Amino acid sequence: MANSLYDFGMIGLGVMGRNLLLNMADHGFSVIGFDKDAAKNNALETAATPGTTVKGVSELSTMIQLLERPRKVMMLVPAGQPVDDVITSLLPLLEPGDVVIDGGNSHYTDTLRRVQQLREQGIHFMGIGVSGGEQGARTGPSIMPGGDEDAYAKVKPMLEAIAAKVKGVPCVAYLGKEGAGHYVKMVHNGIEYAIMQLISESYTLLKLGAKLNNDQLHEVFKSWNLGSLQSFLVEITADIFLQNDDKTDKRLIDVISDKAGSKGTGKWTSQDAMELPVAVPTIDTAVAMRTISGYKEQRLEAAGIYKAPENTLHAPVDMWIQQVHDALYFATILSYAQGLAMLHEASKDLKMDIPLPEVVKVWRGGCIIRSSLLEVFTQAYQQNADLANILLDKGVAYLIESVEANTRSVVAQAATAGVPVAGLMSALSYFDAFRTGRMATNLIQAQRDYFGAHTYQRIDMPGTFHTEWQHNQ
Ligand SMILES: NC(=O)C1=CN([C@@H]2O[C@H](COP(=O)(O)OP(=O)(O)OC[C@H]3O[C@@H](n4cnc5c(N)ncnc54)[C@H](OP(=O)(O)O)[C@@H]3O)[C@@H](O)[C@H]2O)C=CC1
Ligand SMILES: O=C(CO)[C@H](O)[C@H](O)COP(=O)(O)O
Repeated sequence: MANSLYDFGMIGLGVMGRNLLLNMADHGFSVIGFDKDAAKNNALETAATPGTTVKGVSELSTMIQLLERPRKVMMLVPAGQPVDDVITSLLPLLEPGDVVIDGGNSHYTDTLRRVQQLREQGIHFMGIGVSGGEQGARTGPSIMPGGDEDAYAKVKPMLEAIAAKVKGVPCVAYLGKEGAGHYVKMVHNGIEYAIMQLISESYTLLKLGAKLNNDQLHEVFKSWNLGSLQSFLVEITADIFLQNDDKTDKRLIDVISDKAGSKGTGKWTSQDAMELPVAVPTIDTAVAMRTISGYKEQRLEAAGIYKAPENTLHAPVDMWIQQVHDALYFATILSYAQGLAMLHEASKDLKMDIPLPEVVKVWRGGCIIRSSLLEVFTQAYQQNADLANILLDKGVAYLIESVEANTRSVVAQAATAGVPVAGLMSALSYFDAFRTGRMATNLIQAQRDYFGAHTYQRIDMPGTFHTEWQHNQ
C-alpha cells in the first residue's frame, strides 16, 4: 500500500470507530484511522483480518494526505465539544467536495449547525446514526444516514456493504435532510430506553409473582425470544441471568447496583417530544425511572418510613408468566408507536422528510431495538406510508387486542401489590387516552377560561368562546 491512497478515514479509534473501520476493511475497503493514542492505532492494526488493508496513524494531517479524493472521513468521538474540536482541526486540511461524517450520538441541532458551517467551505457534512454497539459495529450495524443526498451517494456503497442484512437487504437507507439521521437515532435510543425499562419491570414481576430464580428467568426470556417477543434486548436479557460473578459465587445480576446510568439520548428524545409537541410518556417514564434509581439513599430512607403493601401477586406460575409476557408485548408495541409517531410529526414540523417505511426497515437488523415487531410495522407502512400512528393499522390493532386484557390484569395487580411498573402503566394510559373519542379535557378548557379567560371551543358550533364564570357562589 506504499504508493496507494486509502478509501476511507476514521477519527477516534474507540469502541465504535475501531470496529466499524475493521468491518469496512473486511468488505474490501482500504482504511486508515487516526487516534492521538498510539496504543489504539497499534490495537487497530493488530485486530485487522489478515489480508485486509488497515493502517493507524497518530497525526491527523498524515491521515488526510493519504486519503483518496474526494475524501471520505468519519468521526466516532464523544458527542458535543469533541465533535467541534475535530471539525476545527479538520477544516484546514480538507478541500471542497470532501465528505465528513459524524457517526456518533450527536444532537440533531448541533448537526444542523455543522452542516451549515461546513457547507460554507464546500464540504459535505453528514450526521449518521449508528446502532449495534461493539459487536454490531464489527459485524453489521444498523445505519441511519441523513443530510446531503449527493454526499450520501458517495458513501452509499460502503455503508451498504458494512450494514447488517435482513433477507439480503442492507439495514441502511437515506433517512432525510440535514439532521434527520441523528434525529432518527435519537428516537431509536428513546425507544431503547422505554423497552429496557419495560423488560426490567417484567423481571421484577416474574421474580415477585412467580418467585423465579436466575436459571428460571433465563429459561423464560429464552423462550420469549423464540416467540412474538423475539428481539435483541430480550435475547441478551436471557443471557444476563446466566452470567456468573468472577468476584463472588453469585450471579453477576445480583451484585450489580440498581443505580442506572445514561448518556442523554433518552432525555433528548423526551425534551424534543415536548418541543414538537408529541406525547411519548413511556419514554419519559423510562428516563424518569433511571433518575429515580439514582436516589438510592432517599429510597432506602423512604423504605423505612412507608410500609410496603403485602405481596399479593399469587397467580399460578404459568398463567402469571403468560400475563407478564403479554403486558411486555403490549407495552413494547406502545413504545414503538410513540417513537414512530414522534418521527412522523418531526418529519413534517422540522421539514426533514423522514421516510418512516425506510426507518422501520433499517431497524429490522443490527440495532439495539431490532425485533420481529419491525416486520409487522414494515407491513403496516406498506399499507400506508403516511401512517400517523401505527396503532391505527388494523394488523397492529389485532395484536394489541390479543394482549390487552392480560396487560390490564398485570398493571392492576402490580398497583395493588405496590410494585413499581410505571413503564407498563404509562403505556396502558397512553393507549386508553389514544383510543378515547372524548377525553375529560373539556374540564381543563373550562378551568383555563374560568381563571384566565383563555377561551374554549364548543362541540356544537364553530368559533372561539369566553364565559364570565359565576365566581365562588
Ligand atoms: N458504545 C456504543 O455502544 C455506541 C456508541 N455510540 C456513539 O459513538 C460515539 C463514540 O462512542 P465510543 O466509540 O463508544 O466511545 P469511546 O470512548 O470508546 O471512543 C471515543 C474515541 O474518541 C476519541 N476522542 C475523544 N475526544 C477526541 C477529540 N477531541 N479529538 C479526537 N479524538 C477524540 C477518543 O480518543 P482518546 O481516548 O485517545 O482520547 C476515543 O478513541 C459516541 O458519540 C457514542 O455515543 C453510538 C452507538 C453505540
Ligand atoms: O447508542 C447506543 C445504542 O444504540 C448506546 O449504546 C446508547 O446511547 C446507550 O445510552 P445510555 O448510555 O444513555 O444508556
